[in-house]
Amino acid sequence: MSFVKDFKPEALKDTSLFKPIKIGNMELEHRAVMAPLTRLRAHYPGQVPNVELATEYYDQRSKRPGTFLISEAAIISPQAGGIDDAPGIWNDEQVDAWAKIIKKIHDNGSHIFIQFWALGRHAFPGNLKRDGLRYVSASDDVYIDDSRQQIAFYANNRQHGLTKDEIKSFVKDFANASKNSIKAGADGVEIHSAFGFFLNQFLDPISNKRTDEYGGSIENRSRIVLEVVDACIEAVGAEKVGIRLTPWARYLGMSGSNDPTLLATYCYVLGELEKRRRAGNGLAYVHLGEPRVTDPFLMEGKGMEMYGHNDFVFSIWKGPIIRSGNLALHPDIVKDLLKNDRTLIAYGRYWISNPDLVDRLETGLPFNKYDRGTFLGRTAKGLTDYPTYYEAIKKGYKVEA
Ligand SMILES: Cc1cc2nc3c(=O)[nH]c(=O)nc-3n(C[C@H](O)[C@H](O)[C@H](O)COP(=O)(O)O)c2cc1C
Repeated sequence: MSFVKDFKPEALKDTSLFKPIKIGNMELEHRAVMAPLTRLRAHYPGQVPNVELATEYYDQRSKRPGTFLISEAAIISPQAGGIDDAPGIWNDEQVDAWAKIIKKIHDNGSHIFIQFWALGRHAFPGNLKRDGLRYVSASDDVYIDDSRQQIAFYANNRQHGLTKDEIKSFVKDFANASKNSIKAGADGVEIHSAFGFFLNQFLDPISNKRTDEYGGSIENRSRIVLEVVDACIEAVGAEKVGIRLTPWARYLGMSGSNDPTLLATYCYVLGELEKRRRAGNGLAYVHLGEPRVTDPFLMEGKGMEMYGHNDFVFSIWKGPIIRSGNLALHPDIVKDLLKNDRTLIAYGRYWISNPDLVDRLETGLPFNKYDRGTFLGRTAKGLTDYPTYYEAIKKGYKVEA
């Protein structure tokens, strides 16, 4: 193995990346956040986190006290799932497993929010059918692509647009998952309304063809997202709730900048969040995926939205903001983003391969390369076996010429 080539690391210790900040109830020692990263190592059946592997993985990445981690996405209810190896957060067995993992993170003096996952039309229709569940989204029969349509037809589980009662039940599932997360000891929860998953499918007119109060106008497409926000706030308190938005992402068939209402839609959602903040219900943060990454499974720099920009968010939402997307190899851009003092930076892929990423960012050490093939593997390989910088040196890692 080797360090990343063609990258000159820069020590960021004297920048505001290492300036403490209070987020929700957490006192963070620095602003380098671990982005949510699905790793698919949970037990199936049961969708219980693999305590042994996950505890070691999060332990390694929370060793630096005062670090803020956002968990891999956790499924809020069986109906929200349809992917077998992702952990759930809807029952006591799952809560007990999360509690053990979270205890380790807290023992290290660090913090974690659990990210909430509902897959919608990115679920596997056959898995849902096997479990007696429907394949659901905002609308009937608006598939990600032809291949997913064929899979749904083959599984005899065509895409079903939720009824209003079913939407209410989903909103309750988010609230229940919030309570469970706090029961497990988490510092808070992050609502995943990003990257083409369930809530994003309602926000985007490409996947939301409804004609009732959950579709059509911007207010209607945003309704379920805000209902989920309010339900989570009511369940655990606003300071324990964050939300992730990726306005420009095209992953899983989203519109990205092809939607002429993109800015108007996200301005509306953020305006509603800001109204809640001013009324004393300010979320812990808004977490933005930058248009620097519109599809996280492409190589860095590929699929970048050249004209998009998230700076519009600052003039609407006045609380803390986390920004993420191809930033590890671009310290200059990080420094520029940090000029706004309510900004944190989330790192994804390089936190997979660098358990001590915070130390490396601080002192300007090179990064271990990552192995894409084990991002979603089923074993410890590619999860807990990446070395710290000093271990890497002992193993003979070199910067490739
Ligand atoms: C293997 C993998 C799993 C991911 N899982 C999630 C996830 O569960 N939830 C989420 O919001 N984003 C997820 N993402 C996106 C990352 O959080 C992040 O936004 C993306 O990797 C871009 O940041 P980076 O350039 O620092 O890696 C995932 C990305 C990768 C590569």
